[in-house]
Amino acid sequence: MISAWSAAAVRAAEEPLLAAGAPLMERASFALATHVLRDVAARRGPVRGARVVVLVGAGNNGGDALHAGAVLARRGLAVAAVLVAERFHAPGRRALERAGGRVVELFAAPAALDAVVDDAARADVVLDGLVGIGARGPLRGLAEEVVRAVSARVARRAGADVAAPWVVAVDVPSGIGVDDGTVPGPVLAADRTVTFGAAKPGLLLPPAAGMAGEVTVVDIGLELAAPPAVRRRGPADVARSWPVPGLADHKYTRGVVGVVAGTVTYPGAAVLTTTAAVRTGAGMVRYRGSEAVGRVVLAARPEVVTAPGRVQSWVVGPGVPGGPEASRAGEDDGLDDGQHERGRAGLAAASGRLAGTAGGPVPAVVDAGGLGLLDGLPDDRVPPWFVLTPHAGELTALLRSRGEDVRRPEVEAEPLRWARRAHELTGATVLLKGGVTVVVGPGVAYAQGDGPGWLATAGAGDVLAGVLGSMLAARSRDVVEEPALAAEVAATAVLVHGRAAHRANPGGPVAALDVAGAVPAEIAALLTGP
Ligand SMILES: NC(=O)C1=CN([C@@H]2O[C@H](COP(=O)(O)OP(=O)(O)OC[C@H]3O[C@@H](n4cnc5c(N)ncnc54)[C@H](OP(=O)(O)O)[C@@H]3O)[C@@H](O)[C@H]2O)[C@H](O)CC1
Ligand SMILES: [K+]
Repeated sequence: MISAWSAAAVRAAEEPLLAAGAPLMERASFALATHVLRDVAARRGPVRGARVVVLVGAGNNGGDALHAGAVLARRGLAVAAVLVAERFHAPGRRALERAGGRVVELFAAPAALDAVVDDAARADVVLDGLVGIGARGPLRGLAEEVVRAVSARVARRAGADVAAPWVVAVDVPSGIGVDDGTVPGPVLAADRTVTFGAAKPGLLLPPAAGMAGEVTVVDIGLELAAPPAVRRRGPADVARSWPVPGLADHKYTRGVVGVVAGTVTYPGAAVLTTTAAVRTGAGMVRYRGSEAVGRVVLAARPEVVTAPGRVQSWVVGPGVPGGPEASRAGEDDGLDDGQHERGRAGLAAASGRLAGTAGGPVPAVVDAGGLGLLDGLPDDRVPPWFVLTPHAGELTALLRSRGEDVRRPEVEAEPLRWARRAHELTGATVLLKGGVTVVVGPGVAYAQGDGPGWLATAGAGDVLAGVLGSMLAARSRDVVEEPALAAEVAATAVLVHGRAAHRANPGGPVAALDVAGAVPAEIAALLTGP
């Protein structure tokens, strides 16, 4: 698990240590230099003579970068530091110069910008120490100009297949929203971010997470008491919480997943969702839909049963019309095949409100057309064991239907904010799908970036719904009893789904059914370790 804390929480943790004279900057800069040396050695071989351009801002982030530059210069790398502000970390500058590094006072001679950009583009490494957790708003002044110009030049070189520098961000890529993951202005995309004390939310959250490259957390001795603002589940977390069946288990203790998915027009969603639920290890999968679609499902997965009966989690909505987005895109023929009624019944049972159902409430995954059914429930709010799984367009429609005047680009610019808003408005756990998926539950948020870009393909969401439904059924009672658990399980489902996509075809395109097919081996690998 990677846990991320806000800039304010990190500062609060630094304070007592700094007051006690702990050499935090020394620790941070030394670790930073060590990672740079390792990367240079791996990419280039000899580190001596490698060229490093250090972009230095006004604060301590620039100080970290200058001190790291000094360590690198002492190891024989050719280091040039570019000061963009009249104010700079003076001890850091002295250390760099003493170690043989060169300093360019860009603030005093802005005309040198072109030369600086040339140098940076041809360097082996660019260290971005313009701003860290002290950043306010988009980059401005010379910092902005340098980042804009260097980014453009690096992109041109990469496009022309000319070696581009390895970009290492100091603490955070300068210019990202450190706490909210926004990208309010130009940012130099990093290959690696070396972050100090703890990860910051913006390194995990979309869209800024896409600028951070590989995130390396350096321990500088901080103790963070408050719960993290954002978490990311990792492969090592899966085995700890996965309900591996014992010899005394049977299909009902393993969990039965009730699936309301697909119609005659979209039977594929029914196949994908049930297949994924079966392959994630459900005790049983109960398909609820028309006879015709049921036959298609059975032809693909003979393990599925179509008779009504006990269910420990519901999956409602994949391939069912009435999803707020589908109707607008004209993909919705309005023929629901009776799925709306079945879906409503499933959701009512899941909320514990269906008269005559035994066994009490159970978790539910509410996807696509299922989202449109929420408004038909007797209450405006649903419990946190309901996991809504919209993409950005569907989340926008859901928010708008609840009175928020928001557009899709705004949701895409601030996914955490809007997923959280949807959680507040509905009470549900909200899983906002994307290249990095955000999950918000009561008091918790996760950001999972596990899958390849190839996973953006039709049916992938149906597979995720099936994986998640199966996982929720396996821990049905716990999920109903612990309000924050649905979010943890959902984040883990995203991880399994994303990694299964890599496994299905490493480095190449994947089809949704292949992802479902790779799930069993991925789970086995996660449970048995590397
Ligand atoms: N405290 C320690 O010993 C440690 C700190 N670490 C590193 O320090 C940074 C945080 O340092 P801090 O000095 O508080 O802030 P920054 O360096 O991030 O930036 C503040 C300066 O940057 C200017 N600024 C702010 N926003 C922008 C912007 N959008 N565009 C351009 N410039 C900006 C601001 O200038 P003003 O003109 O507004 O005054 C500030 O001067 C932390 O990230 C670590 O890297 C280490 O962790 C070790 C311990
Ligand atoms: K930085």
